Amino acid sequence: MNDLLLDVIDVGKTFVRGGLLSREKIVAVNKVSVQLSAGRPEILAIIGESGSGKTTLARMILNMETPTSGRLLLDGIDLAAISGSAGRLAFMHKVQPIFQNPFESFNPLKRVERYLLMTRRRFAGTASEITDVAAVDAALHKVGLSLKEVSGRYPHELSGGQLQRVAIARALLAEPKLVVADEPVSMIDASLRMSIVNLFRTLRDELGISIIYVTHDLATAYYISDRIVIMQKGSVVESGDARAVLRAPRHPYTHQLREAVLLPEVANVPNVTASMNDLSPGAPERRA
Ligand SMILES: Nc1ncnc2c1ncn2[C@@H]1O[C@H](COP(=O)(O)OP(=O)(O)OP(=O)(O)O)[C@@H](O)[C@H]1O
Repeated sequence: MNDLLLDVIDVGKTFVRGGLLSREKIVAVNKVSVQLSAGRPEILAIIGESGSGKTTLARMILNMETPTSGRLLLDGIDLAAISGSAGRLAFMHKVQPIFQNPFESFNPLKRVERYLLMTRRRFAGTASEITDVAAVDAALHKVGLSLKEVSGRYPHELSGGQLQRVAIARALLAEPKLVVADEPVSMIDASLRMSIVNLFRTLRDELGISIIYVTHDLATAYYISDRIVIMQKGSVVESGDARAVLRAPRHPYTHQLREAVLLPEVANVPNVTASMNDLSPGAPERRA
């Protein structure tokens, strides 16, 4: 039994752009280390401005990008050692992604319930139509939807918020230990954002799933996260308990981000402004 669900050790990623005469090296991620405990599900936010390396780090955790240096271990297994379709499937059982644009995550020509049924069968094998349908319906209920509501509909026939919920339901069908959500609410109508981020808390508390929440939105990160990692120019400049870091930021960049939360674009997100303004120890509580 491993004590760590995820162990990101001194990971770096350098991209090379351009041709022979105009070769440019871009250090997207520079010696980043992050750990998630196996026994204690939590929401870890990775925060930083555009280009700070958040997505590249998330993609390495999802094994979609190979690091240039360092190692990533999931449940003690080195991601670099994963090979073959069985190995990849076993990995995807444990880690599931949620992307920014739910409309890009689904085949527009496939009805949503077909997609979910295929996902269920991929991870659980085919049981019976009744069992598979019940599993899909159960996953949809966990995200506040039902099979009846989405049945017969194509992705474009659902709202962005609904489809992002379906994307989360699809991730749940794998029964993952970790969900990596990269800007999951930035393309969702502002009025629906909190209901989606609140869902992450439910997944943590009721299903024991850890969440890596990648965002440039400090307000929602503050609201739902247990820990935060602040990235700037590929490096981690500050990390720790979300409330402790935001109550007393040590790095000037964290100060700067914190000030930015008071901008009007954040002020109209329900509950978030209140939670940001109320930095008293009781608000908002981590667990129900
Ligand atoms: N495939 C790639 N090839 C070349 N450069 C890349 C590639 N992917 C990312 N980069 C560069 O790496 C740096 C970090 O990008 P990354 O997308 O990880 O940042 P980010 O913090 O997620 O930004 P955003 O919030 O805008 O998504 C940027 O300078 C980006 O241009």
